[in-house]
Amino acid sequence: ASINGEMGADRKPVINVFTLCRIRNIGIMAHIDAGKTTTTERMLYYSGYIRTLGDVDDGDTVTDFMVQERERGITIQSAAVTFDWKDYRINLIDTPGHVDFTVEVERCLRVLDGAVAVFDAAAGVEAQTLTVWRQADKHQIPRICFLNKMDKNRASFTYAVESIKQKLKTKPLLLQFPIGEAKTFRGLVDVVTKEQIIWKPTSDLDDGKNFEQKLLREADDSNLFQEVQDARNTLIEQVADLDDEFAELVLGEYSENFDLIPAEKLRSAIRRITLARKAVPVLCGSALKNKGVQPLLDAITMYLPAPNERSYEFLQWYKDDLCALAFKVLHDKCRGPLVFVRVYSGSLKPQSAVYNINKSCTERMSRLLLPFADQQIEIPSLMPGNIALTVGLKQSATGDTIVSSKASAVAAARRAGRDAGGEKRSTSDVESLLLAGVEIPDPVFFCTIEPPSMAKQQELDNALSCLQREDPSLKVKLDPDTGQTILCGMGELHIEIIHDRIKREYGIETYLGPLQIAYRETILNAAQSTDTLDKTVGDKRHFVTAELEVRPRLGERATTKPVIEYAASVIEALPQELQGAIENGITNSCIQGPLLGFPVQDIDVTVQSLTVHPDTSHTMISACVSRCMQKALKKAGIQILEPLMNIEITVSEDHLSAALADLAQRRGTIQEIQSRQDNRVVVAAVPLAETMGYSTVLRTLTSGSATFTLELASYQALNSQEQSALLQRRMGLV
Ligand SMILES: Nc1nc2c(ncn2[C@@H]2O[C@H](COP(=O)(O)OP(=O)(O)OP(=O)(O)O)[C@@H](O)[C@H]2O)c(=O)[nH]1
Repeated sequence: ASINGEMGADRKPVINVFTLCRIRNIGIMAHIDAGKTTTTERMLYYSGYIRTLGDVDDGDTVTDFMVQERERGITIQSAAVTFDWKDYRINLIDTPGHVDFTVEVERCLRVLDGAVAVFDAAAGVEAQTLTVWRQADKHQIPRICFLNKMDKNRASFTYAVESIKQKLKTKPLLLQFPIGEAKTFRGLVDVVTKEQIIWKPTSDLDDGKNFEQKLLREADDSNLFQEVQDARNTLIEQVADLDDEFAELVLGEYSENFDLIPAEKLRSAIRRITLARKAVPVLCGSALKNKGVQPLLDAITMYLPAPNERSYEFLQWYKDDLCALAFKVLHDKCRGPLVFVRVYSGSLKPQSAVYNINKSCTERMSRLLLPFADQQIEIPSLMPGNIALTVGLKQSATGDTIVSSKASAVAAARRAGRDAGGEKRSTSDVESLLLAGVEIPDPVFFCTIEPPSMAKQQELDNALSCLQREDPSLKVKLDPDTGQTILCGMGELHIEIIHDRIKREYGIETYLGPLQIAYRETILNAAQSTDTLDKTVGDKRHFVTAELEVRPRLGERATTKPVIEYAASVIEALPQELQGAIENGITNSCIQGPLLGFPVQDIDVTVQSLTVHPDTSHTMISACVSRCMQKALKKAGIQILEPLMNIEITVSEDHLSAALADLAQRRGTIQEIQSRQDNRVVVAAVPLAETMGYSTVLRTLTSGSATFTLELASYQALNSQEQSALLQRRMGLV
């Protein structure tokens, strides 16, 4: 896929330096097919960065870089694009729409300051939006909603707003309402200014650039006038309820006549409420029919935050030093890897060295480029709050944190460690405080991958390492017994896409083994163990004795990171530098559980005693602790856990019973069946093992009318029959 090209004729990119308050780093979140790509295209068109309107249905849009995305018609990989709108710089970070890629969504959310949620006005809130919405809640991202597809047959503003209230459990602030619906949709009413906006094609070219915006008067349309009057009063009451400063105005100066409240005052209050995430502004339109996108752009600049209005906890450790996040890697045939970065503090300059904390390496960056629609423009520096593409970074992967030097990372770590207030923090805790990226959950599926011939192995390894840099949720391992390469991913589609990309982008036809489930292991009881390592290498005697206790941890979120504690007698005598070696040993033994080699989750470990001879190397300490852990885990009794998925199936009434019967056979438990217009929505939990090939089965059962989304919910224990059947299968006995 080429990302070079000519700039739209009407506008040359200007490398203006924008003050922080005029920058908006925005993402668009949406369910598949809600119109994210179309809306993005229209934004680029109206701001002059592309000359013609691309059409997703013809597969010629700018943001869907990859050939394969075009073929599938879904946006899998995210890309960022920069454009200016009325003296504001907007960096649009495209978030992926498919559930298999929620990690990627989370990573993108990390670089956003605000988001636009795009909905299909006929469908309301769909499963994926709900998932992304919750992730945005977690990252405290202010949002506005855009009800797209108002031109569609069954589009309903009221239904969509109700669905936002019910499903997202949020307060919608209706800043607009549509004039006409479905076929008759022709414009909007701006509730804040009481203006009507009507799109009028002036020539054959109905590109939506021409619209008439005028104050509504009673004489023009008394019904519409009354409607906006009521809507504005409701809005004012809502805003006054949520914002004290505005409430004072309403109760004081303007208590007699709400009509006199200046639009600016109302807007400022809406902005404060949006930033505080007390409510969400709602707008509407039809991207495809070129209506409503310009007011949406205005709303982005008016209501979503600038970078300096957001707080990022890791920033306090860096002061004014550089802290940046690599949030996307693309491989360009000529220029090598292009890494998208966002700068949080300090500045980034071309021709300079930077330090990657995740990879513990220093790298040299050659150039810095701004990613305007289809052209990149070289820039001399990148200031906080901005995003850009870097050329020359060879090690950095998506999700890595970049700082100016190792010394700066050490200084930040010292500040973070010191601030713990005397309490001893583990080295990994301090490290994670410094990172701007997000943790990536372990993959749920894996399979072997083989090149067509041994001669191609090297090429395949290379392709896989490039793909891993772009997508850290893809993991590649070597099977220690067979020497085969193992591909681990987040879902069936994820693995399928990687397979496809290796063929298309790297020209290697590979063979995948059967897809297998990544189970987890945990312990049933508490257990203790001791171990001693006594080895003389050369003239040095390495001597360690360790005593550990492992216990099952209950009631918390599943994590493969053991919680490590030290007995008081150990912590008093323990030199700080040995702590890393001990924790390495413990963590390593949890990567491969004793029963089937799956990661061990939810355990607490206490280091009860430790004796170390002064000459002992850190490697020997780790090795001894690790061996001791394995013994303790075996003693504690192992339970296998399987991934349990949340599934949401949208199906028509006449196919509901077929879908439910099938789900019951898959060990599914139904939680709720909701109605959504003519459809029923089945909310259920189902073990991952039962979802293989589900999309094909569901399609057949429902004549292609049903859709579903899957999301990892938790890990649940296999019963003893299932566990022994699995053990036998894995040992090749059946
Ligand atoms: N009627 C109508 N159709 C629209 C509108 N906006 C987009 N579409 C259509 O909806 C389909 C999906 O649009 P996209 O823009 O690709 O949606 P998306 O959210 O980017 O989809 P993914 O990339 O799959 O996540 C396409 O067929 C569009 O033509 C709209 O305002 N009205």
